[in-house]
Amino acid sequence: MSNTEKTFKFVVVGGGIAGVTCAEQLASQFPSAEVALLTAAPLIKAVCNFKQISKTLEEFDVEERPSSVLEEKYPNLRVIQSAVKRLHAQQHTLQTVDGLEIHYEKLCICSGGRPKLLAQDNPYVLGIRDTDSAQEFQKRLSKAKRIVVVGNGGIALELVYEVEGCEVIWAVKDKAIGNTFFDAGAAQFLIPSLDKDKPERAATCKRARYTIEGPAATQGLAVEPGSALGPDWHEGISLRGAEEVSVPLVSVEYQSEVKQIYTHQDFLLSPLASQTADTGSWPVYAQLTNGKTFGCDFIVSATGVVPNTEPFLHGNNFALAEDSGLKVDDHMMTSEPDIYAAGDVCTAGWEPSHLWQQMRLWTQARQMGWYAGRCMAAGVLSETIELDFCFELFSHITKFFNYKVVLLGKFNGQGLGLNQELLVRCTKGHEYVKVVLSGGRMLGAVLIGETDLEETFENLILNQMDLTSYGEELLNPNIDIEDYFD
Ligand SMILES: Cc1cc2nc3c(=O)[nH]c(=O)nc-3n(C[C@H](O)[C@H](O)[C@H](O)COP(=O)(O)OP(=O)(O)OC[C@H]3O[C@@H](n4cnc5c(N)ncnc54)[C@H](O)[C@@H]3O)c2cc1C
Ligand SMILES: NC(=O)C1=CN([C@@H]2O[C@H](COP(=O)(O)OP(=O)(O)OC[C@H]3O[C@@H](n4cnc5c(N)ncnc54)[C@H](OP(=O)(O)O)[C@@H]3O)[C@@H](O)[C@H]2O)C=CC1
Repeated sequence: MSNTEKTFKFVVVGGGIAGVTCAEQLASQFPSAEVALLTAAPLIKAVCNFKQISKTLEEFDVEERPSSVLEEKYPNLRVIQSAVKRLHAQQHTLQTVDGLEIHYEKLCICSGGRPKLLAQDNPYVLGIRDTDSAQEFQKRLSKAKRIVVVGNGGIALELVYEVEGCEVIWAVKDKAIGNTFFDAGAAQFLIPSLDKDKPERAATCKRARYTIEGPAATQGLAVEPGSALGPDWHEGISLRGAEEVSVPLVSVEYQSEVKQIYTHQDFLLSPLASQTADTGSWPVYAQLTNGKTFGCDFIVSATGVVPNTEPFLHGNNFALAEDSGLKVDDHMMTSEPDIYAAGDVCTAGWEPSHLWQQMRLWTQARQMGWYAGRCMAAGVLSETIELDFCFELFSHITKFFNYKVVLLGKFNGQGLGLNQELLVRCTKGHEYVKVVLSGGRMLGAVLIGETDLEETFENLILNQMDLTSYGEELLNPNIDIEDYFD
């Protein structure tokens, strides 16, 4: 075998949370087998300070680390920093941009996702995904007086709250903010936070970060994405614009999408220039579907992610889901032999539990990577393995507008149609609690603030107890619900 050819029992593609977790799982379960982790980015992402908060809720920090840290921990794990150029599934080989040919027995693809941008090659439209794109955003923001943020999910929610010293026009296509995470009631609870002064934030980043020499582009990685940012990505970096004001200046444009984007010159030549009241002089203009047009320094497209399957998987016969993710079965297997997938790149193709849905989140990337590793091991050992318990109940813990947010099960009544009853308890500025019931059983919950209800509600959802007789007492703040159901 030549120098450029290598063989490994297990190969994992992707140095994000899914790939690193999968590779660690395999390397520890098979200490004498050669495991390779192939990644386009110079740094890998690793889970640390893992805490199992309840049966399904988990919390952890994520560190960017040099690959040597992984290799020191697992002597049988090789991290190869080279982007995969081509996969030949039938031959069980991968080719990298550096001319390496890698043979595998079992492969797991964890190549993540990339921002689904409003306009692909427009220099005034930015997406945020990895360290490079976050730094570019920060640099551009520092000179900006007004930005337009488009999208109504996780990134938009974080940005409009965190950005200071810059006017933000937030275009959301729905009637309320945060449609991917909560309903209009929760949105109403959160929206006053946009006008408040924020609590002092930590001056430094609490997680260790490593830097590389020069931007990725200079290392021949211009087209390959780094790993996705995650919780607290904005801590320790200044998200401040060019204005002196410290009060946030956020205007929400509801039920509006971007109809067209104009450069300064195109805008001046268009009829819009004479129709728009305060045109100013901006490098770019966003015309919204609600009839308004805003000039700004740049536009942030926080409009979701697309699974990263292009172009290296071309020429194979992967079954793709509607969202173009690699379709995986309940053993995280794709439709190609001996190839598994995990994290943002894949789409769950199994019949899910009625309390779980896929969302492209950090926790699910870790859980899928870990479970994929176990499935690959079971495949090699000809053992049977059952779908892991973490896929029984959707659970997510995060922070929006400085409030703790816990989402459980069908938290937005997903798929329940009219067959649902909602109970809500809300104390302005303090907490918002919503439970979703169907046929007297709890199917989901949104908990905002320090409610301390997550464990009890998780149990009630998991055990599907008939709660009809409790009625609205379920949310009575004077009843200690934990004792009630002990
Ligand atoms: C700004 C931001 C904030 C977020 N905040 C949260 C949050 O608060 N909570 C939460 O749960 N989730 C959050 N997420 C989502 C979460 O970060 C992702 O769901 C998760 O990190 C996905 O992990 P992954 O391993 O599947 O993919 P990624 O982290 O995208 O990793 C993919 C890896 O594959 C590599 N790769 C790609 N193509 C190739 C190739 N051809 N060859 C070799 N390697 C390749 C990349 O270099 C990278 O290392 C956030 C995402 C963003 C962008
Ligand atoms: N704290 C957390 O848990 C965080 C999680 N994340 C995760 O990171 C990933 C990327 O975040 P993000 O980009 O915010 O993605 P999300 O999927 O969270 O949100 C995308 C938003 O953009 C909307 N949208 C899609 N296309 C358009 C369009 N053409 N015009 C206007 N709006 C549009 C979507 O609406 P619709 O849903 O109706 O299509 C949705 O509201 C996600 O997987 C997210 O879950 C990110 C930040 C924080």
